[in-house]
Amino acid sequence: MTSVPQRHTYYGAPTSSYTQSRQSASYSSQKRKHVTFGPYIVGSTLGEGEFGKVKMGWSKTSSSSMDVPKQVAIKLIRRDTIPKNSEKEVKIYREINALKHLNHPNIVRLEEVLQNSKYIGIVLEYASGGEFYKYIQKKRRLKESAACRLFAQLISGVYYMHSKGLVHRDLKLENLLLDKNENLLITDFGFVNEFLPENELMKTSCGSPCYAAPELVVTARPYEARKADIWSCGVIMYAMLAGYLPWDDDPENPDGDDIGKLYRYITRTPLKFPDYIAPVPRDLLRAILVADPKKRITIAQTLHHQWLQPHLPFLSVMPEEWDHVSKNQELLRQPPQKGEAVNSARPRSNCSVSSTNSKGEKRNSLIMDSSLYSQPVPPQQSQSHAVAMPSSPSPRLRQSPVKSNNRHSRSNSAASIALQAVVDAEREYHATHPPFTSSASTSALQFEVSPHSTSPRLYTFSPTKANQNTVTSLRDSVIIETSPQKGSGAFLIASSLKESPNGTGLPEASSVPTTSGFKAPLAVKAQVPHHGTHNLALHRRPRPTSYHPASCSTFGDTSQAPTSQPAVSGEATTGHTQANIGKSTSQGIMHRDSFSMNKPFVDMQIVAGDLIKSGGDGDTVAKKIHDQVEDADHRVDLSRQRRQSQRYSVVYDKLFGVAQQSEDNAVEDAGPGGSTVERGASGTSVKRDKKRFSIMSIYSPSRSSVDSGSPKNEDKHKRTGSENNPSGSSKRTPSRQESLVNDQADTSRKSSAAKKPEPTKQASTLKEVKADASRKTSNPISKQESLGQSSVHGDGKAEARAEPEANKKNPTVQRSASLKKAAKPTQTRKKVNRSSVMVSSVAAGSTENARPREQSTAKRVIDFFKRRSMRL
Ligand SMILES: Nc1ncnc2c1ncn2[C@@H]1O[C@H](COP(=O)(O)OP(=O)(O)OP(=O)(O)O)[C@@H](O)[C@H]1O
Repeated sequence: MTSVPQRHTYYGAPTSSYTQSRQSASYSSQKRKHVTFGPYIVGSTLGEGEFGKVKMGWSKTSSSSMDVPKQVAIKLIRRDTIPKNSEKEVKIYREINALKHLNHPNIVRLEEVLQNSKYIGIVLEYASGGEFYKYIQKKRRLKESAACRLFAQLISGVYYMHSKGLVHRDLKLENLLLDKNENLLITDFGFVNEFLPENELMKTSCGSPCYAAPELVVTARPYEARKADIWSCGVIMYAMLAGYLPWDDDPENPDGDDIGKLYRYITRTPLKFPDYIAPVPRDLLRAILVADPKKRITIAQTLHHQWLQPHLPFLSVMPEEWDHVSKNQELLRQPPQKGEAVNSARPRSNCSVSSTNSKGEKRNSLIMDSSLYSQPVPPQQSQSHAVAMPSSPSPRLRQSPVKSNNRHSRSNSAASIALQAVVDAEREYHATHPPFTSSASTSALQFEVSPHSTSPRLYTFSPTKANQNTVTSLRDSVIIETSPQKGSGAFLIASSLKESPNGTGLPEASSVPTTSGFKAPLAVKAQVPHHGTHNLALHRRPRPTSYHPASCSTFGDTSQAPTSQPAVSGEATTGHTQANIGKSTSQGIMHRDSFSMNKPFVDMQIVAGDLIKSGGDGDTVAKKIHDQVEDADHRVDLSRQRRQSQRYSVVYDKLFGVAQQSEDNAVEDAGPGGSTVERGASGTSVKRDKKRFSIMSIYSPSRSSVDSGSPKNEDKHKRTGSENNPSGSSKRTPSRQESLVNDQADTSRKSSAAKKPEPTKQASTLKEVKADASRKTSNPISKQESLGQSSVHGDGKAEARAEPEANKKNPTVQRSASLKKAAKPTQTRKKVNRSSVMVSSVAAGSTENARPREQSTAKRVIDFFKRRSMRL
């Protein structure tokens, strides 16, 4: 008797049974199977795009029990929604092909591409900070320092992309995400394209109208794609600072949905700024948002604009260095070598994941690589991009012993990458120079910041002799500080390096050479007028703008390039240094591996996983993907099922016999070819056909005969092929369920053969039955019992018992013989009647709920036989 769980009372704690039930409930919920896709557990939906849903994912495996599983975003694309050679397909492959070649901290990282029979999964780095668009909406607008930092990241990513010969062509707020440290990530590379330095003009207008450069919309002429990307960056920068999009105040087009009007307005109306945007960023915006692409600032010039000076060292990291760093990051991600102890006691920086500095102050910092600090970072006013050296680097450095989760979750964070660039530069140096034998423990690097250098690199890492001894004694920590120093008017590239004890002359942190030659940045905060009362209601917020301009352009004159100049072109260059930064990019693209953007040339790992078919909202389990079940798994399943089926063997045997009979009728009706299996015994009733098909698909052994090439199945094929399909024309591959049931039937046959009763007794009984039957056939009254009579004939076992020796060894042959008899015209109708009963009871339900019905039907069959034999 089950105990009734006691209620939760006012005084008492939950009773034990209650607790137990709660526990078991939670246990069962824990045990609930995860939805998986390849090596990932699939979680909730992060967002939805043109191609489908983007789901959260966790890696199933982690290197140790302490490890937090890696989080990813999986863009799931249903394969059946991508027609071959369609625009959609091209877009997907472009995105994958481009991402494969991009390794930048501000470009979403492609982890891998997986596929199964239904989905392509683009596994991306997870941007936990969410959509940038929403971030701005929430804050209404960004503070200038934050906007500057994020814009520097955007420009750095775009610059890198351009250096690879790629243009994004759809840069907009909606295609920017944030990581958990509020670093920008450029995503959605569906419109990406490659350009060649000698012919970089493009014809296809892409992007979103509010962000698309005027030349894309108002002319049909080829455009310079990189300049179009810069325009979009300008719109984004404006939106960050203003909290709304530029040229969003046309009274005739308040919602901006008339693209023609919008662009007429853009090209004819000078750019306006709200009061709270300071002169320096205004200057940059005026330089970028120039309608004439020829007069528009280049990305290289943008990098050098005065507004971005605080982030110059970060912006100076060359594209090759990002690639180099990324390679090393891969190595760093590898687990430690066997025998290497994990340095769990490694000191962690207080400047790590959190966005507060050592004093606990909130800062607009970029990321820190937590595992790589050994000393607290000296408090600075504003750290934009700080990196640190490992305290005790070892030869293991490339295969870091630090567990990945101890590091910053974004392992290719800008900071760590910058760090890695430093480390790599040093390594290269060591590789090409003989080791220095000095025992000096000194700073590793001396930064030679050369703002006026003609080299595209603004600073170089040149290890001094003193630091060439051993890697392990090199450094305690190095911080590249790019913040403007109060009052100094100079940028400090600070280092917390200690002065060499042997007097190598390397300075202490505070005295590391500053970028004295740089223009002093403006004390932006001081200059920004406070406009707390600015009426934001006057402006609408940035709105999502995701439509293709080419398809909706209504601009009147499409033959002319815009010539209007909202910004004073003379002003456009004011304030930005004409340095060589980015020179290499503006002059030509970097060498890169050649790859096709359009070709579906993607290494997709084929994966299994019970990823849910997302019908409706996609968050509910609909059904598993059956066809990805491996053969081996299949067989394991079958044998398990077979064992389970033992107890139903008799029932199955009987059922099988009946079903087989039904099929046999159909085959005979269809003629010798036996291919028109859709026709029922009567050959007419569609309804009946359906039912019959249903039962046959569940029970028919002939269909399983074309199953896998296992010896057993081959054998089955030979046997059943001779029985039911002499022409052997059955081509339909059976479903797993069919095979499963066939196997069950096979097992039941074996077991029934084993349980075969004594033939002599049975044979005599049969003789009696036959005699009785013939008597009844001749008697009109016996019509009532015709069903029973034909049952006896239809029951292969009964027949088999009459021919014990011949058919003993092969129950199928025995069934076949009886079925041949059953197919005699005089008996057909009766058999049809009987099988109709069977079919209607079984096939009325779906295949899923067929099992309980099978049992009840079987029971009925048994009961029927029992009653019948009792009567006899
Ligand atoms: N790496 C990621 N991390 C977290 N969320 C993401 C990530 N990538 C995409 N998302 C979420 O999924 C949404 C849709 O993604 P995305 O825009 O890349 O899809 P899409 O199919 O390319 O759509 P579209 O081309 O229409 O913009 C995003 O708006 C974002 O909210």
